[in-house]
Amino acid sequence: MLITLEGIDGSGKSTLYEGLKTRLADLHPLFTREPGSPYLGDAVRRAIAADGDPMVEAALFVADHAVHLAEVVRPALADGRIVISDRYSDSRFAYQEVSLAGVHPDPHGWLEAVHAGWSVRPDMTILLVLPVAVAMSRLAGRCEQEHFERQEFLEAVQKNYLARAAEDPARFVLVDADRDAETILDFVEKSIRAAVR
Ligand SMILES: Nc1ncnc2c1ncn2[C@@H]1O[C@H](COP(=O)(O)OP(=O)(O)O)[C@@H](O)[C@H]1O
Ligand SMILES: Cc1cn([C@H]2C[C@H](O)[C@@H](COP(=O)(O)OP(=O)(O)O)O2)c(=O)[nH]c1=O
Repeated sequence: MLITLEGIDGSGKSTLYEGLKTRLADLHPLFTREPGSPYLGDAVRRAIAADGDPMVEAALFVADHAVHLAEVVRPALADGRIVISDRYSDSRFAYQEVSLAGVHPDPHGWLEAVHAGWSVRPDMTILLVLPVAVAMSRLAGRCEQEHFERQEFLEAVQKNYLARAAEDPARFVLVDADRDAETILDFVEKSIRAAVR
């Protein structure tokens, strides 16, 4: 079973991801993330930090996904393991549809085409939703800010996430991320346990 965690920067994904490692230890899930695949992840992170050409960045996110699938996700699923990924393809549809607007003639069509027929669809996607202003205030304390972390950009990204969730309600679990971290962890742990039972 493939479970993905999604949400805008500052939504509390990393906090949730770390908390689930303890809460779900008895299920021995494989915890993984995008970007960050073996041998390509560092290049992708350098491209994000450089804030360069959006198409180069998008192609690197897709390449990172290909390596992630081939080297990490598919082997673990073949072994019958639960895979929990901090970000996955919905990040691409949510973020690159915004970053590629005006750069590529059809960002959505391109993203559909590069994933169709070979990518693995998540069984369940946990989407953390919160007011962008709250996410921004959480991020204000970070020393290194990524170029995606701007109010209007994240508003558009969250809109894309919500549109995807509305199109595929059976896969998405929407979580009110403007609550305390322990309450969120309790809710997500219960949702995952119910799904894997
Ligand atoms: N539920 C929460 N309530 C308040 N602050 C939170 C919550 N979850 C995370 N934070 C804090 O917000 C900041 C961003 O959280 P993080 O988990 O790194 O978000 P993300 O991985 O989605 O960018 C961190 O300083 C973290 O401690
Ligand atoms: C996986 C992925 C991430 N991103 C963005 C989201 C983040 O702003 C940035 C780096 O991801 P990451 O370091 O995982 O950020 P976070 O801690 O917020 O999860 O890359 C995309 O734009 N497209 C993608 O396909």
